Amino acid sequence: FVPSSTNIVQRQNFMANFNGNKGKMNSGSNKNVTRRRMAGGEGGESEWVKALLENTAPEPGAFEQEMKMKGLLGNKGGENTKLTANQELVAWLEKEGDVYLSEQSSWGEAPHPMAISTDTKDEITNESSGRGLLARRDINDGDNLLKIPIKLCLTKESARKAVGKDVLPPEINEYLAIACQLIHERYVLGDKSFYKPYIGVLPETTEVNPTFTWSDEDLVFLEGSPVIAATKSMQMKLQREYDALLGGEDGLCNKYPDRFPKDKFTYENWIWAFTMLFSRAIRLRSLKQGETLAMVPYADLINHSPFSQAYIDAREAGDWLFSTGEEEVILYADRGYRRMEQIYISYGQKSNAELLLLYGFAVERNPYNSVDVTVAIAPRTESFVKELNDDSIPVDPLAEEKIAFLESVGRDSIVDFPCYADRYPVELLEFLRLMQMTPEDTRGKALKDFDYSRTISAANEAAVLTSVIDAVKRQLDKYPNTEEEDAALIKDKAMFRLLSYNQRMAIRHRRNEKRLLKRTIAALENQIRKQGLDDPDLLRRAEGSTLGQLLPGDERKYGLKQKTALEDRLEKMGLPVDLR
Ligand SMILES: C[S@@+](CC[C@H](N)C(=O)[O-])C[C@H]1O[C@@H](n2cnc3c(N)ncnc32)[C@H](O)[C@@H]1O
Repeated sequence: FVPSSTNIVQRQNFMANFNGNKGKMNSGSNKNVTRRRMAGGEGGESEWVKALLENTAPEPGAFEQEMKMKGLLGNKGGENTKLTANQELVAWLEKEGDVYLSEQSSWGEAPHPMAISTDTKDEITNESSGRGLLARRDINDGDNLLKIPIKLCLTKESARKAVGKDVLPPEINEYLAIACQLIHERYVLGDKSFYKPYIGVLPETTEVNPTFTWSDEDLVFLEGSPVIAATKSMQMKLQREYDALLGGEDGLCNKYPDRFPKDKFTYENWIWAFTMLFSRAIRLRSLKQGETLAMVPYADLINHSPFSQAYIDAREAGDWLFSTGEEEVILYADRGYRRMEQIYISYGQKSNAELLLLYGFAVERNPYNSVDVTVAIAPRTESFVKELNDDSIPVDPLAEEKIAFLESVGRDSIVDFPCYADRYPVELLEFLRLMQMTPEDTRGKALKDFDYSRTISAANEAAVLTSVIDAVKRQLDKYPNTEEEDAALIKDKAMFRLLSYNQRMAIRHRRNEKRLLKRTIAALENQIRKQGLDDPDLLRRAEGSTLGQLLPGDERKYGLKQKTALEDRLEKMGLPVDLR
């Protein structure tokens, strides 16, 4: 789930323009706003008819009937309980939060534009994506889709109130606090919980299936993928957090057995709570008191599309005249939607590895997909080469200077970088240009005096690109089977369906990773050709050079990897402790 406040700012600009800036409608930064206003119509006759149709609900229940016929309400057993749960959630939001969710218009209220589907499907893979929200009628770009008051959300504040401010101190990590509240509401209070209608629509762990909940037998299907290392460290981290806060000797279960009964605050329930948090919690960035992590009922029924421009954030409720001072979570449509279409938001620019690890699904066409690749280059100092005991490996006369330079800029000689289908990070190139420097390149100048964001020399660039190719090939070699073998498995639909959901996800995922890596190799080879770096002399230097290769001993010396790029990104989410 994601965050940013541009959408809200656009909306505010829109109001400012509408109210007092009419002469400047086309000015620069407000192009978007102008487009919206045009789409909203100028009140002509056809606009009236459209508005009337939009605001006049068809027979109550007609939409649900149509969804049912299309199978969007689910036709398997057990769906009735899901439908009842949906209705209970809607009734609760209306009663406790004054949220207007009616399909009919009322004074000052347009009919609510969305409906809950209990059984949405991924259009490409046909896998279930659980509940989702559909457009009840045609929706215009910029329409307000929902407003949920903060008081109905689970936050650190609500958690401290519910479980006890004495046991959850003000500085407690938000994830840990909300996890405690989720367990408290679902397993301790149960039917008596104020949040019961919300808890009632939350899925089970096995309906979400993030990789940190997978068995080792299922994880084997991901062999070779960097997602395994991230999964393992997440598993360790969750266990450590559980022991430290709840289950260990000094944990809350021992200290406060009445409030933290051991049979409710189990590790299994902890994993469920974190499955909910990782897959549904939103970071609200525009609250008065700053950022807050929140579980937002109803808004968290919206599925992810990497192409959606919509995201959720908060603002003060009401308008300038009737501001109540309370805050609410809001969402505007990022584009027009046709009736019955599923509404999506973006959970952020996430790779499939991140999505699988935290949300239990991956997207077949994901422009943000990347695979973490490791480039390790041990500077070949005299002592290091001696240790390798291999006469064919030369000492690098610049090795000591490279080490000193890396240290001075706070870098390691091992880099884990996300490799995208069409790009790789500038830092990687800069790092490799430095590591591939030879006395021929420096001609006596100090290493720190070069600008590594630019090509150093044709030979250096050839060596750099060749070492990226080497690193990507090494990553490809880690998978036990080829992309073609995976493609054949997926193509045999009958056999593929016999595998479990996790296994199908794993095979699709590793196949997509391999495809991406192969494309990268092809693109790099193409780049080498296009830049004229395929000159045999240059390539001889690149290929003859052992500088860019992970040599025997490097794995041993540098084998204990630092944080992977994925772990790095996870940390930025504000997770409680170091991953290792
Ligand atoms: C915020 S919830 C969205 C509502 C959810 N479908 C439900 O039933 O409650 C996030 C979860 O929805 C599912 N999901 C969201 N977007 C998806 C997509 N594009 N494909 C498959 N599953 C998706 C995943 O299980 C994910 O962990």
